[in-house]
Amino acid sequence: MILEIIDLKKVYGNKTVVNIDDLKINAGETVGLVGNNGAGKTTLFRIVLDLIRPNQGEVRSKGKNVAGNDEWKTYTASYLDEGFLIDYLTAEEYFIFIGSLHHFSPAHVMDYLKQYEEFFNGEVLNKGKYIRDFSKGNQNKIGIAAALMQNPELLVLDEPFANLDPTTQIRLKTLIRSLKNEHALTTLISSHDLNHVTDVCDRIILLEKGLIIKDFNKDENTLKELEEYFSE
Ligand SMILES: Nc1ncnc2c1ncn2[C@@H]1O[C@H](COP(=O)(O)OP(=O)(O)OP(=O)(O)O)[C@@H](O)[C@H]1O
Repeated sequence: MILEIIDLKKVYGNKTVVNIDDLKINAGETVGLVGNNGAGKTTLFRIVLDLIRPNQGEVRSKGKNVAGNDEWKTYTASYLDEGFLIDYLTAEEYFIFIGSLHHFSPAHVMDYLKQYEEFFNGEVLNKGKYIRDFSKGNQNKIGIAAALMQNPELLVLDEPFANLDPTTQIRLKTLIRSLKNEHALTTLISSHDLNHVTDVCDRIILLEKGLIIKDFNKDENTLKELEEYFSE
């Protein structure tokens, strides 16, 4: 088990937006978090990454509370939104900066990025362009690639398929699958795209008003069940 969420509550005003008694994520799982707008997905991810603190309970990563402990940062990478990027850097400068946090040399980073040529589809590297000037989709590609570059054991992605073109959506699924198979990567993905999330994940958690309504392993009926749930 890599993550354990215990008795977790996050309250804004008089609204409880995350309310999870007990959730365990095993190493190597690809877990999809689905739920309508405002269900609490992003808030949960932000608590998992200690970007916001819960009112009650805790998230344990490899048995240790993420709040007030830095160990999880050595094996966790994430891309939630453009706030994770640095607008005034070029894509290369950003990758080199993130790499430097992990003691990768600029040459190592540039070499590493070669494998993402297909993922970037010729639109990211050698453009001499600042991150702020990239399209939202290309910014997402930069953020996701920078997260993967850190060789994480745990990857957290908020709506990774949004804003990506269909070709890149498919490439991202292939990447996630191969990292799971080759490196036992654990991935948490929130998504409104039921097709992609059921395709790439082996476990689906359905969140509504901060509560886990369903938590199930994917089988051939999952997509249909989710579509039925959301069409009610
Ligand atoms: N800083 C905040 N202050 C007050 N309310 C907040 C704050 N952040 C989130 N909320 C509220 O918490 C609830 C959960 O929001 P959250 O962004 O986690 O949902 P979500 O499932 O990620 O939604 P979406 O699918 O739209 O991204 C919403 O009702 C939102 O308005």
